[in-house]
Amino acid sequence: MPNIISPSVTSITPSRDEIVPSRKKLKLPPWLEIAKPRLIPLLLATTLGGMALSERWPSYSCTVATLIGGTLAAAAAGTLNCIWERELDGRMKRTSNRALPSGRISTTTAFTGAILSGIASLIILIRGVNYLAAALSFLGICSYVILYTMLLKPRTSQNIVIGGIAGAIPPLVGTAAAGHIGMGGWWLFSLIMVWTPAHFWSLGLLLKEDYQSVGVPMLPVVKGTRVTANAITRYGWVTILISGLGVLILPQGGIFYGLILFPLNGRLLQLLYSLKRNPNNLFHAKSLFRWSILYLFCICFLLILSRSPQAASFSQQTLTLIISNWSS
Ligand SMILES: CC(C)=CCC/C(C)=C/CC/C(C)=C/COP(=O)(O)OP(=O)(O)O
Repeated sequence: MPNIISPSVTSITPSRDEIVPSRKKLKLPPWLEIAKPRLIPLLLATTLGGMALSERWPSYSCTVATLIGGTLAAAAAGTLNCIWERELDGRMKRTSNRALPSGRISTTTAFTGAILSGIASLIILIRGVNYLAAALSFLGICSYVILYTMLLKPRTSQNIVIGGIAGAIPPLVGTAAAGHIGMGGWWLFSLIMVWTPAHFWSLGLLLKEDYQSVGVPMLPVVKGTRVTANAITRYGWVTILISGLGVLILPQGGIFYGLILFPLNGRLLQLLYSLKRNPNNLFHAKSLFRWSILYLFCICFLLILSRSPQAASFSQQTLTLIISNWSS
């Protein structure tokens, strides 16, 4: 088994199980596996992050309907992606054991499941939330399946830059659930748009040989590891800058958010520069990939915490202190 823990190892392609070891332990049933359930918690966290940015948190029933509808929409999108890529997945080391290429589920069953969960998500979002949230969710499915999977992924090394729209839509669904999208929703959308290439290309560095073997033009395959590490650093910087704007965007608790954001961005910066200095080091790519996931979860959690009366009063008191020190 290749050792990707050692910083000295530079060019062996690890399997997905070695990148995300928890995958080894849990064998999912095929109908669930093709829905890509491991993507869903982060999509739901960003949906809740979007809600936290609205003026008023939606009602309990609306929140639950948004999360259920969002889960079903993401499952439909993930399944359609697996169906479209079943032949490609069968040729890649990391994905050859997926349910469709290994024959554990038929394409017809998978397609029926995708259509049913897509329709169920639309009904739940229309009835339990609103038309805007349903339309955005449908747009999310289309942008993942048609824009990213069918059009961009096989054609351009910038596939994830534009295709990242799919992953950035859930916070818009979250704010839409509260009535309208607003500045907060667009801010979190932009943050995820710039976070996605840095996150995804660090995974791309780990899977370079696998993508290369089937001709998928991911950035590390087309431009090499150094150009990719530099691009990751640039997108990482923009992520840090945009994340900082949250201090001004949050309806309350902005200073509290800004303070906790410091160590999150500090660690991100440290990992970005470790990779930039040594772009062939899989250990650094893996650390950045993992941190980027935790980073986005933490930001969404922080957005929710910042709505609390405690965070609001902390921010208010700190602001008063800063202003009084400044003016004296
Ligand atoms: C609102 C809504 C339903 C939004 C859709 C959200 C969604 C499923 C986003 C996926 C983001 C993404 C680009 C994943 C990589 O797919 P990949 O095909 O490159 O991954 P793989 O190589 O592991 O198959």
